[in-house]
Amino acid sequence: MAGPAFRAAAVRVRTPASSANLGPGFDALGLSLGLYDDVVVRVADSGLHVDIAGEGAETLPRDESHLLVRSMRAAFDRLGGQPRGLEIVCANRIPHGRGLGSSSAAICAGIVAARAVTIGGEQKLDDAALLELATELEGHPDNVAACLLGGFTLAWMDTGTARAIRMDPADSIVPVVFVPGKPVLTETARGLLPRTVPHGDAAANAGRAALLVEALTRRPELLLAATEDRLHQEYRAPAMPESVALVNRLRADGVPAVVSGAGPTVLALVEDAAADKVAALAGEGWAANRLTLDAVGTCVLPLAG
Ligand SMILES: Nc1ncnc2c1ncn2[C@@H]1O[C@H](COP(=O)(O)OP(=O)(O)O)[C@@H](O)[C@H]1O
Ligand SMILES: N[C@@H](CCOP(=O)(O)O)C(=O)O
Repeated sequence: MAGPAFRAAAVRVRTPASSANLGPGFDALGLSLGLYDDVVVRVADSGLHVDIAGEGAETLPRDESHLLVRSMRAAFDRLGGQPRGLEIVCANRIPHGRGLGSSSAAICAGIVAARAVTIGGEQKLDDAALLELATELEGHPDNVAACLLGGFTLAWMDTGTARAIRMDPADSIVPVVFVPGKPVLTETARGLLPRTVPHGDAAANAGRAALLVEALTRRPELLLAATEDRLHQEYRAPAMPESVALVNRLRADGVPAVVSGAGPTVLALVEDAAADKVAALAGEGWAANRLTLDAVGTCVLPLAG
């Protein structure tokens, strides 16, 4: 059978950072953030050319092992076949290994770009199939759900298949991130989690995670109570003691703060009027950044210029 036909024109894909867990919603809740990687992909006659600017320019591979390339290949397999060649230009802004979903962004950008350069791609790989593939590649659904859908997402596994719903976070919420200089890989931070947890801790998290849906969408005044976690943050402290200490310090001051994803970034969810003051609280060793909420998720945009 003949493989798919591809568009000759380049496509540009924008993909957001994301913060997963948000305290109690381990592997389930995600928030899409207004910090973006951009990728331009063109199907070529032969070869693979990868150009990288920004984050990872010094360290990432430029061959088939590049995460975005691997994700594109997996998507092309599902779309019916590989193009003869690919030219990829990456402008990376999401820091790597900091708990801001850079790997999910690379995966989502790759699969959305592969679909966009394939004629009839949307019929062959619909949005549900994109989420399923992205989850398979990432290993957990929370970041990829937020990254694909934008907004505030709740993801779950239904007999092995990833599902997600998207909600609008209250627009008064300002995400402030405190990014430390050194990375901790998600794999390392997942390795610190126990196989079982006390029933009381699981019950406490279930209540807080449910409350967080209400707090993030409608009643931000409940965010401090709603972001309390007992399932992952303290277990991860040996790999990121400063992050857990900063979370505890901010929370003791009444600021709803959590470890972002698998860390070591700390995320605070605050009101506009308090954002600059909160951003100044961390001190040396942290790059504090006031971000916006992203409502769109990974999307195909017109080529710049
Ligand atoms: N834009 C990118 N292009 C290629 N690979 C990437 C990109 N972003 C992240 N990665 C890969 O993912 C790794 C980080 O993933 P992970 O440990 O899950 O941290 P994060 O919290 O940033 O997602 C990087 O070391 C790199 O191998
Ligand atoms: N639920 C995952 C989230 C990982 O997010 P990342 O941004 O650190 O990749 C986990 O807590 O392991």
